[in-house]
Amino acid sequence: MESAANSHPSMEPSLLAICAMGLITHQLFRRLETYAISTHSLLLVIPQAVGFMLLRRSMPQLTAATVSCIVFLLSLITSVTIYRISPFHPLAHYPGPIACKVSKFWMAGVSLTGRQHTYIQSLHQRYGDVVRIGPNELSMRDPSVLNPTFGPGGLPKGPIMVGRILTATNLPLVGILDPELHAERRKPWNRAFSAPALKEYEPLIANRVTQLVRVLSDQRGEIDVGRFFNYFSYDFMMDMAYGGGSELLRDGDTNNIWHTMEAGWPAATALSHVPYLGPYGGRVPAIAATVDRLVSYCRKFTMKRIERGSERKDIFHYLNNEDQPEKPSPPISQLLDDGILAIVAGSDTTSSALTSLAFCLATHPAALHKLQAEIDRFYPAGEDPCVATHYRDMHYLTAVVHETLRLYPPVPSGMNRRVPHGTHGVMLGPYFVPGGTSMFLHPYSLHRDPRYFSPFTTSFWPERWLVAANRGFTNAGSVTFNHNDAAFVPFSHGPGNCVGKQLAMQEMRAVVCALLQKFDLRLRDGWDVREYDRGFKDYFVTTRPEVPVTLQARF
Ligand code: HEM
Repeated sequence: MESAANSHPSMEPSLLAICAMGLITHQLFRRLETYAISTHSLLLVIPQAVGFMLLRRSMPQLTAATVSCIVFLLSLITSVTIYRISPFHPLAHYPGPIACKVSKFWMAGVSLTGRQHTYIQSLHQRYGDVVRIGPNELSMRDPSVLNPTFGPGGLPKGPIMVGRILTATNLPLVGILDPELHAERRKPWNRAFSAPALKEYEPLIANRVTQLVRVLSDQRGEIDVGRFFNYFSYDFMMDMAYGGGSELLRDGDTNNIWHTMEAGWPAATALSHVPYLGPYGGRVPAIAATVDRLVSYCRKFTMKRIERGSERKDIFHYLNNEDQPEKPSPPISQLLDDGILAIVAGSDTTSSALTSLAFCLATHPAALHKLQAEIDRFYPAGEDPCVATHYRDMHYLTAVVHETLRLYPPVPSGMNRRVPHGTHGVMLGPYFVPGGTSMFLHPYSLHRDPRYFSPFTTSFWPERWLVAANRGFTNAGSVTFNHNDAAFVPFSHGPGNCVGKQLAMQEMRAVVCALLQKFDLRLRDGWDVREYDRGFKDYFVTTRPEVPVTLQARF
């Protein structure tokens, strides 16, 4: 009988096939920026050749090509897995669950549930301030890394937006990885959110806030107040980005545009964990459909806005260099990307914060009445609550907004940064982080850490902000008071932070003053308040559950 070894061709051609596969995989993963696997694929030739011979002997019915493929893939997966959990991996000394160390697909799966924020918080509670949440990714819960990571001269942005936006080219501002390009693209945004520009937006804010209060006055019985905040913030951002064009507050969401925006969140969030798949995800019709719809919707408004020119100063005025006529307009693709960014970054975040704020106040009547007393003092009935003159003196109002953002940050898991590939690594505070590592400073975990905010860490207690600023007294007795502003990062930090922070603050203050000047909030009797935390889901920005309230006119 012929032996299996004799009945098959010599191993050289297969060795060649394995080498070729190694090279192809090497190139493919380099393209996908998964450098560890890319190097790996070249190191496996010898064990693969041995595996090839063994499998070929034990399963002679398989063709050499099939055996080569099986052996190559199995050895690649096995060796990558072993390397990632081995003490030789550069992040080996950082703890974390094995599933996270092995593959980012684990976090992608977790993110689909919307519980990413509580999952990472639980990892920090179990493993400490630095946790390995991916093969080459860390989550941190230590404010000492804030400046070295996010501050001037810190790290460039990480790749999550490539996965989220389904493209590695034409990234909008928020996703630009190259710090110099980012700084250049940020210039018109900085002009759009300068103090004089913000002053000019006041009538636009007042217009929509007045409409919101009027629409709410027309409602009878119980309402889901978050839905009205969604409509308000979307209409307002359309005013800001394109000089108008949306009337959700007036007509409702007849075009399903809000739904379109949110429908894509889970897939986008999962892909943000495997960003190298984002550009391919963009070719899957079911995944790309929502992005395509949003893009074609916004393209229409971009073109109209360009034709119409500047009727009044809005964000587009600056993004299109209309304030610097000597400069050429940017390409339309850039205006389109930045316009979509303004709508998406500016509407859902603010609406999330306002909904959480309504929930917190409706469940804490004492805080609600204290805030109303302050509003009545600065804006008694008949005074226009949208004139921003007094906002900065309204310390309780600021405390309420901050406390809401602390407990319910609209971007609960924050944005990532990455130590550039090919560098040795950097010290972030006391931690050495090797080149190629992506990292998050996790707002949800920081905000709910008693070392930084206590007492009443997980409760709504706006007074903590007054105590911290020496504007209030704590009656917490012998309990230690902890407060660390560096651990409060709802808008992120540094040159890549939220450029719309001041606008968002102004918008929220105007809504709260106008709403509470006019109405009392009453939560539905017997509504289980735990519903809010259960339904507060982290898809980068959050989705929120219904908050059923009745508004009672105060006069
Ligand atoms: C409560 C409301 C808001 C919150 C909590 C929030 C939060 C954030 C966060 C966490 C980032 C990521 C920053 C980073 O990469 O480190 C961001 C970026 C950004 N936000 Fe906001 N945001 C809010 C409202 C707004 C508004 C009203 C606008 C107006 C258009 C806006 C525009 C942007 C833009 C353009 C970026 C990208 C900035 C850059 O990469 O340079 N945001 N925001």
